[in-house]
Amino acid sequence: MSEQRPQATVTAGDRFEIDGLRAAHGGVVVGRHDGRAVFVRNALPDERVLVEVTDARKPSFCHARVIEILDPSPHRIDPLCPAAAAGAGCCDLSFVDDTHARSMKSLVVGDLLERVGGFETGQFEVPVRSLGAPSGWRTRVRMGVDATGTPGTHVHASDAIVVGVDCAQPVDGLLADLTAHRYRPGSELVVVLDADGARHLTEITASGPPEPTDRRSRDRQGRRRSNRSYSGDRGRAQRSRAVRPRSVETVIAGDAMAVHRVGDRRWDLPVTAFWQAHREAPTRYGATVVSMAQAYAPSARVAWDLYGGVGVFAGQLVDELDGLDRVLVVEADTAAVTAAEATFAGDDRVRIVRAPVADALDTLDAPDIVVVDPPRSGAGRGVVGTICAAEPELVVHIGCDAATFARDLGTYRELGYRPVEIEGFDAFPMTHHVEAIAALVPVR
Ligand SMILES: C[S@@+](CC[C@H](N)C(=O)[O-])C[C@H]1O[C@@H](n2cnc3c(N)ncnc32)[C@H](O)[C@@H]1O
Repeated sequence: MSEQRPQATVTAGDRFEIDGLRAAHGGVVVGRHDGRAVFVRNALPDERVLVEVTDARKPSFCHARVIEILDPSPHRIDPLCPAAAAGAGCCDLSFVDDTHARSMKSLVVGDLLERVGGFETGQFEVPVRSLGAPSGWRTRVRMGVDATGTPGTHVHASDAIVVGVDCAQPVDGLLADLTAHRYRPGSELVVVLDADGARHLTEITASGPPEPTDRRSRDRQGRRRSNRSYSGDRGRAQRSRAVRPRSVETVIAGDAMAVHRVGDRRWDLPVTAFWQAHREAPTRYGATVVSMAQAYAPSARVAWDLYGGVGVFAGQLVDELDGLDRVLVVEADTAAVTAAEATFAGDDRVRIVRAPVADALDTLDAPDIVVVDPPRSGAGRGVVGTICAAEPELVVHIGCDAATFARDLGTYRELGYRPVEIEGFDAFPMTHHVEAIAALVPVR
């Protein structure tokens, strides 16, 4: 696409045909019209579509929606997700066959490594590997509740909620009979199927309602109110809803605590606390972290597990890496730290540090390996700089947002670390989201 200056004024409501599209970050395709970039949802790169402009406030680009698919892609399928087909924002790629969706994600990660990370064109092919079937993979779901008390799925970038049709992501049975109950309008539900097959349902309200006689109202430590952070949760909408200053968590079904397992290890964690959404993710990511450690730092004695949650990677590293004396897990969330301390009690190879990562690094023993798994906002220049200054043999950087992952990798590159391996995982099938894991070593 040529980078022409915009020629004509475009206003919301204008319609035009467009093709020559390419996959871009955030579940959109981008093309050009009259020298202006046009971002379109629900279209594919090899399609010709009629679009209508929805937002033309910026002079150099606009957003548009599909009115008609004029030349459909052979990769377009009937949407796998009924909620997305009804307008929900959950599964923004459920109309694409999953093999092609993975190719698109792979291209987007490669493109961001060039555009944002500053790497050379085509320097990295990032394979995006399947973790299983495109539907029925999510063991943990967060839903909205509409004004009538009915649970459903949020419309993209909106408070509107689609009810009466289920999203296709959850594992079988997770959402069964959910609508038999009426919830507080405007509340959010967190539903978890735990490792022992128990289902837990917690309702989160923004302020303290009177306690109903048939419900237990408490937070994860049994206190009545909570003021928790959802910084580790996936998704902008989740995070924006999570900034509410106070909330009350009410257990509707099951328990306030869920059991999670990886291998022989068990964690008891509040239902509302962070755990990877895809049922295969903790095991597969952990195996990748371990294999990168074995390949690039086999003699490591000390590892850091930053943004470590409950220490899933720490556990796999001490189990699998011969000669590793200790792993220092740094995590800010109290619930995760409490669960990690209980799980690793008596195991002096794993030490849990409750602190923001930026505050903790100067206090830790020098690392041979640093595992970094930040929330969507990424680690940022300050944290990456401190990691590089500690001169580990290996950094394993994990990202659930392709743009901040590319930005952070670009910072490592500037500071003397180069990626030697990058793996992608299709940990959020039917959506544009992708998990990427990079092994980085010092440039000698
Ligand atoms: C993507 S999750 C990864 C958790 C863990 N590695 C796992 O796979 O289960 C990010 C974690 O970072 C934590 N976190 C977010 N910001 C943090 C910060 N500034 N310092 C320490 N931990 C933070 C969150 O509580 C969350 O547990």
